Amino acid sequence: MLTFDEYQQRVIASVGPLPAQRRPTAEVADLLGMVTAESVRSAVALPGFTNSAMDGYAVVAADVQRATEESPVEMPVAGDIPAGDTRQLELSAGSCWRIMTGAPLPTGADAVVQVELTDGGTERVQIRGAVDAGTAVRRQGEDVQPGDEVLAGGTLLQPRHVPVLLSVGVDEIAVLPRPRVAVVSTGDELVSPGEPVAHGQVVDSNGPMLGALARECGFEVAEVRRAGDTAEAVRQALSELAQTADLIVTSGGVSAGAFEPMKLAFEDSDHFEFVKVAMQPGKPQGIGTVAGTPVFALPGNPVSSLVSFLLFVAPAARVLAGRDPAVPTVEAAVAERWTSPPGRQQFARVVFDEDGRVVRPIGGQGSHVLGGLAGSQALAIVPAATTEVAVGETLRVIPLEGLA
Ligand SMILES: Nc1nc2c(c(=O)[nH]1)N[C@H]1C(S)=C(S)[C@@H](COP(=O)(O)OP(=O)(O)OC[C@H]3O[C@@H](n4cnc5c(N)ncnc54)[C@H](O)[C@@H]3O)O[C@H]1N2
Ligand code: MOO
Repeated sequence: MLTFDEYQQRVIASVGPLPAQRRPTAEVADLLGMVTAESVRSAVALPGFTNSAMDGYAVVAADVQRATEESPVEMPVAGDIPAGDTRQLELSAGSCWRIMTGAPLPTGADAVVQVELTDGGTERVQIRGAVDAGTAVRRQGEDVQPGDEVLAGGTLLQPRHVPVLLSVGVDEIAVLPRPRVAVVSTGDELVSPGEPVAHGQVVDSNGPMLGALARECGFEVAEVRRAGDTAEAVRQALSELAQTADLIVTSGGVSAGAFEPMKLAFEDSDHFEFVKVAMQPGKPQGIGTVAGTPVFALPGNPVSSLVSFLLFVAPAARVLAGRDPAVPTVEAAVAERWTSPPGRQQFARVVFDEDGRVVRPIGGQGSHVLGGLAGSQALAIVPAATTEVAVGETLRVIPLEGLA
């Protein structure tokens, strides 16, 4: 029996990052959640041209230096410069241009008087306050210079990176792609969702659940399918999926029964191992490769599948994506006593109290219990040596909401 930590380390060490891809920067909004493979340097200056920070009048500061409320300086207005004006304009001494926020400053102007300090005139304007050179002017390049690094390699792309990436004149960026995850359910008792369920049969809920988890965690779902309950059918399905997927997850068929298709298909393979991990749920686990593609064979009980995905598959897929494999946890105090199986690290389904820092168990902790799974908000981590979780104790918990 492996400890949970030993197996999780083994899983994480078994995979490496996917090859980087060059993607058009224009599509950056579709690349969120991916990691940059190299740094991004600006090809341009930002701002790209010197422009106004205010709606007002572009002036030479020296021309308005004596302007006050009581004794305004009056000058002719040469015209309007709206944002987006592409003309190359000049300012003649003793005059001004009416200018809008973001519009290019005319050559010769060195300040903008905001409209509130004027009478708002369009032919002639009265300036009622002095400004220093540089007032309300955004200088070309004051933010970013050509060649400046705007994003380090290894950055997880977030909405705040979008404006800089779209503005720095770079056509393509190198990112690690989202891993394509294929999901396979094994078991002759399964019927597809929506089909009639006869005595002895259950709906294949693991397949859609694992697909949903993959999506929620920021991966791409290559395919969700069922394979028959024979070793041959499972081998065939995995060989096909290995052509297109970066990672394959199966559920079911890994324990000690007489018809365990995953075990029958791969237990003699040099590229596979089936292990028992001292955890509950999730004891039987399989790990290996098919045609070089990593395969995670999860136990079939729905709760075991979910927990195994979060603790093993998601960290491995994050490694493929160049992301941090660590499973995020928070601390919580225990509000109600419960028991934990001896010698197995328990991942107990719990709910938070109102203040969000105290947890209590929800329902039975059996690996088949779906009602409690739906109502749970987190998995509380109970160390293998603990058999009784006491009120007031502090545990680490894995929140089940906001997994991405
Ligand atoms: N003699 C032993 N029996 C079992 C052991 C053991 O050590 N010795 N381990 C138990 C533990 S712990 C677990 S977990 C399960 C794992 O079983 P398998 O991975 O082989 O899964 P199956 O037998 O195929 O199914 C288990 C259970 O889950 C249901 N299931 C399976 N697939 C789906 C699906 N896609 N959607 C919904 N439900 C699914 C299946 O009907 C079974 O009820 O083994 C214990 N047994
Ligand atoms: O290892 Mo199983 O997941 O306890 O039911």
